Amino acid sequence: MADLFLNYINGEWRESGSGQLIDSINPANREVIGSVQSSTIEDVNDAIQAANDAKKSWRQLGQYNRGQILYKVAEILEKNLEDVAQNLTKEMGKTLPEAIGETQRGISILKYYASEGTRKEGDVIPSSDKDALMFTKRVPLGVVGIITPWNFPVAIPIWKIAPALVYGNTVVFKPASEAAVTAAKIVKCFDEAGLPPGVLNFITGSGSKVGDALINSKNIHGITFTGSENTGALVAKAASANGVKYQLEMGGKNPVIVLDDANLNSAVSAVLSGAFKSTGQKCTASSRVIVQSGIYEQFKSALLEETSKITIGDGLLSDTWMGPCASESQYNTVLEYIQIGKDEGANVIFGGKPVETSSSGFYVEPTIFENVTSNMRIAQEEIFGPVIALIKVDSTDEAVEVANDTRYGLSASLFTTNIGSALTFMDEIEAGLVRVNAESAGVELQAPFGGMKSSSSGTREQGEAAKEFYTSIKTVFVKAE
Ligand SMILES: NC(=O)C1=CN([C@@H]2O[C@H](COP(=O)(O)OP(=O)(O)OC[C@H]3O[C@@H](n4cnc5c(N)ncnc54)[C@H](OP(=O)(O)O)[C@@H]3O)[C@@H](O)[C@H]2O)C=CC1
Ligand SMILES: O=C(O)CCC(=O)C(=O)O
Repeated sequence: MADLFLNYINGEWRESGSGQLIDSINPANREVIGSVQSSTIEDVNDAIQAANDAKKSWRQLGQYNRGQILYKVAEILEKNLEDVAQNLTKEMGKTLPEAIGETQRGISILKYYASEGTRKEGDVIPSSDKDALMFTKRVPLGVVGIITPWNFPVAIPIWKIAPALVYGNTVVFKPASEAAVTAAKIVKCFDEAGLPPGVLNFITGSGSKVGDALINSKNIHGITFTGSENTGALVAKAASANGVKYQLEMGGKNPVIVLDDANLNSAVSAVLSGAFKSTGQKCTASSRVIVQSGIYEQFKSALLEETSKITIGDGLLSDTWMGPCASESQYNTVLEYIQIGKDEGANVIFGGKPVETSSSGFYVEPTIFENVTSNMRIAQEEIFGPVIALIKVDSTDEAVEVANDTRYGLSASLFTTNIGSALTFMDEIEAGLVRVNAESAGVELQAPFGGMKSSSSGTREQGEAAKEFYTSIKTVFVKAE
């Protein structure tokens, strides 16, 4: 029988009142890898209540002591690295080396925010009154709701939970149902580290019920979300209505520009990795490859050759380079977009079909379209799969114009050996992550992460930027009588 995972409320592992479970499926073979609670609105309210009850003593514990607990969580996750990473691959499909890398990143994020415990909580500012002391003090928001997607089931929950906690908030965490077992294993590490009851609460269940109850609660003080634009809009609406601070990270349609003077090998390997690693299921994945006409044919044939070497299969097998789509619904979405691209008149020059295999996994071939124009849906909508749209342009200016011709603005790359072109790109591109001679995916935990336009609420996560979301500022003025 598959392992059973419970909610974690007020420091206790609890069954949901619903008595119902949700199975988590391995996308490589459709086997059930574990079951989680299908929670009720009462469960959500219990979790929010527990977080509210715990928030005063957690704040009063102090930033230094909160940081020390995060160091313990990092140690425990390090001990469980192999199990968490294996589970991640089984639950979401990315290859084991990618899952190990993501888990290691989770450990580094925990250590980064643990060390925030020893950093400043405010600034002293000179007052116009020489006898007064004026300073700012950062204080927690209170209870933060955290809703995460399935594509980075270790890193994203940790990059939201760790800063929330170190800056003194308590948390109600609702993971994506498709990655809820991995999420439960992460929460266990926090539990084992001795987090006081109610500081971190974990509830599983559908977005439309559990997620909806969380975002519409009047008893939370912040909500952070990563996922689709549609759900992001619901989060923004509910949070605005209730006066709750919110943060959204959503989709991307990330361009890679390859200019005539680019280093061809670097550009090809970056596109391969940016577009097809994690089966294209990253919000920072490269999905539009905009190539200048002078290098187009050479680039195309090198890309086709490298793509033909990709091995597809179960992410646990050592010779697999690309795993399955994370779920049946994601698999269907990718195949639908491939059909849309064909109907729009783009040409499939590689892949374009489900992979014939003996397993019942959700495998799609890496797919490359050419003759794509910027107005096509495959050049405008986030596919979240291993699909590249090749677009030919004549000049740097045209390349940047096409790159910006989208409502998204998360990440963008340029390949060139001309510093002038690089400088123009840095100025003109509308993206939160601007990458020169590097793939579009690749986020560093100590730097701000987030997008422009419809990719985000304009807020930033990670690095020092996290502090801006998870705290409020008190400006204190003190004068002796
Ligand atoms: N920016 C990114 O990193 C991501 C982008 N996406 C994009 O979104 C598309 C759809 O993916 P999908 O997983 O359906 O994304 P969703 O936005 O539906 O899911 C993200 C999270 O939101 C929850 N959720 C869903 N509906 C609600 C709701 N009404 N109220 C509150 N929370 C809710 C989900 O729960 P549950 O899992 O239970 O439904 C999950 O935890 C992808 O194809 C991709 O284009 C998806 C994931 C990550
Ligand atoms: O590229 C990364 O490392 C992170 C991407 C991400 O945040 C996402 O896909 O949701």
